[in-house]
Amino acid sequence: MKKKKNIAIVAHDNRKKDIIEWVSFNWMELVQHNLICTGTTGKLVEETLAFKCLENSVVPPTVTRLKSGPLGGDQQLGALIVNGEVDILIFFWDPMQPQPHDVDVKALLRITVLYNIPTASNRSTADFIVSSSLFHESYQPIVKDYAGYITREVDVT
Ligand SMILES: O=C(CO)COP(=O)(O)O
Repeated sequence: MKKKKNIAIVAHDNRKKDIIEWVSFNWMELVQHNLICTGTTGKLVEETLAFKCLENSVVPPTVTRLKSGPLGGDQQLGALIVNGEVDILIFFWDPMQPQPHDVDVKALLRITVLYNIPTASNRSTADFIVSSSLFHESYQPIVKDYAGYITREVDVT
């Protein structure tokens, strides 16, 4: 991943207040990168950054907004990760309430492990990521070699 990263930011409804506080606190770090969000989170992130940037006379970043999570946003994000278009995922998911698209959430989290994407599910991890010296440096995550899996013999008899 390059110095300027593609950072995905997502939050379930009960965690949106937390993500907005976190984005508001870390706006200066975040505006140096490309931001991708699921629909509703993206609207809030965009508004928060627009306000902070206006206050500080900084040009606000464009926030790419995908579909809302329950409408396929998590799956879109998963596909972007598979294509190598997301470097970091900040995903404040709700540990207290089941979601209509729980399977999509699980799939997204699985893909982040498969592709070794730094992922924060809570604020302290997000703080560690944003304050890491690697946050503004290039970095090559090591992805496990799945060649053996792709070339395996499948018994179809
Ligand atoms: O449900 C979500 C992630 O699973 C988030 O979707 P929204 O950002 O559209 O609320």
